[in-house]
Parts: sequence; C-alpha cells; structure tokens
Amino acid sequence: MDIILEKLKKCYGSHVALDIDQYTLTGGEIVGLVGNNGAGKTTLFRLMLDLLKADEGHVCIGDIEVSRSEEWKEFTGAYLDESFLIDYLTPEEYFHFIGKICGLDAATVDERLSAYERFMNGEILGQKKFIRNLSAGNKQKVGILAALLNRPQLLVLDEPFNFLDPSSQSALKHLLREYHQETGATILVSSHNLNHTVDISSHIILLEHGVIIRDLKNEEGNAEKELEAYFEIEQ
Ligand SMILES: Nc1ncnc2c1ncn2[C@@H]1O[C@H](COP(=O)(O)OP(=O)(O)OP(=O)(O)O)[C@@H](O)[C@H]1O
Repeated sequence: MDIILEKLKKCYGSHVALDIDQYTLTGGEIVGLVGNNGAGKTTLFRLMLDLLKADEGHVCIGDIEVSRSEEWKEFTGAYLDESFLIDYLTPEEYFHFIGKICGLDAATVDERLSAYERFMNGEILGQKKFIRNLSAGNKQKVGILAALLNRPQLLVLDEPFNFLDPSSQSALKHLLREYHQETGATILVSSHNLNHTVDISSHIILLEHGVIIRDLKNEEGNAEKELEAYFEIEQ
C-alpha cells in the first residue's frame, strides 16, 4: 500500500524540521531515506508512526490516516531507537512479550526467530542477559528482530546499520532483501551509509532541511553517482 504525505509540516519553535507539500511513496518497494544530520529523517519516521503530532497536514498509510486510526499498527513493524526496547527483560522475554501483543504463541515466535540465526550470530538468544546489558549492536538487532516478528507489510527502520559490525551489516542487507522478496513488504530504511542504501533500495529519497530535494529511482545502483556528488564524496 502507498504512503501518502500531504502538506506535512513539523516545526520546533521557529525551526522548520519537516515541510513536505505532497509526496506519495509507492508501496512494495525498499526505499532508502538519506540526508545530512538534522535533515529531518527521524522526524518524518516519527510522524509516520504517530509518535509526533504534525503542525500541519497528515500521513496516510493506504487509506488510513495514522493519527486518526490505530488500524495501521496491525501491519506495521518499526524500530527507531532504544526507547522501543524494555531494558529489564532478556531478549527472549521481550520477543515473547511482543509476540503476545501480536497474538503469536511462544512456539511461533521461536520459529520465526530461527530464520534469523545468521543475523543473531549466537549473541542474542540464550545469553541470560538483560537487554540493558547487551552491546549497542546487539540491542539494535533485538529491536530490528522484534519489528519483524509480526511479518509486517510495512517495516520502518531508522539507521539500522548503526552499531553493527561489518558481517552483521551484510547479514542485515541479506535479511532485508530476502524478507522483501518473500513478502513484497514496503521497507523504509534511513541511513548515512550510501553504499548499503544503494545496495538494497529500489528508490532513494534525499532530504535537505526538511524538504525532499531528490526522488531517485535506483536501478542497478544508478543513484550512487548522484548521491556521491550531492554529499561530495571523492572516489
Ligand atoms: N525534540 C526536538 N526539539 C527541538 N528540535 C528538534 C527536536 N527533534 C528534532 N529537532 C530538530 O529537527 C531537525 C530534524 O531532526 P531529525 O532528528 O529529524 O534529523 P535526522 O535527519 O534524523 O538527523 P540525524 O541524521 O542526525 O539523525 C534538526 O534540526 C533537529 O535539531
């Protein structure tokens, strides 16, 4: 399903963090969201997930306006930051808790997690550690896996490659591509890593000072040059 941003504006005092007149994000794609620090990526995700109230305009997922109905939560999974986690639970307890909210029994949760063994790399399950005592990268993995548990049709991940070691970054790219192939889900990923973004996305949105300044189709990596020129990356 498409995601429609309509006259969407968010300000902090006199500072305009996001100002998008009209944009439709086509469903069923992996979409990369890039932009310099402070460009408005997280603000956009928080508005999409109804974690922030827009000053003007709205976000619709399909025909559901996110701030007026809760229905979109049934098919949406997201991980933006550590505030999504519960520190005093172990990863198993947290996954089963999220599973319960989604109506999944423990066996189904365990079976779904078993598909992500490469990504977990033996460091998530069975560690007898509370989430608060995991490394930053492993916390990030727990959040991403929890977002996937309900097999969402819309997956939103804010800088998911952060804190991950190189093999985990590669495992995550593999996981996202495979999940997309299996489910046809819409996947939105913000990242400062242009290589990863270009590798996985069929569409890339470039934000600058809260405005979408480029909307690039990325066929076989052809968006890379334009992005490198924008970010002035020398080869
Ligand atoms: N709670 C807040 N109070 C005041 N200003 C805020 C707040 N949250 C965000 N901003 C401002 O809004 C703008 C957009 O921030 P946002 O976090 O969305 O950017 P971003 O593209 O995700 O940045 P980064 O790449 O650094 O994570 C920035 O100028 C930021 O300082």
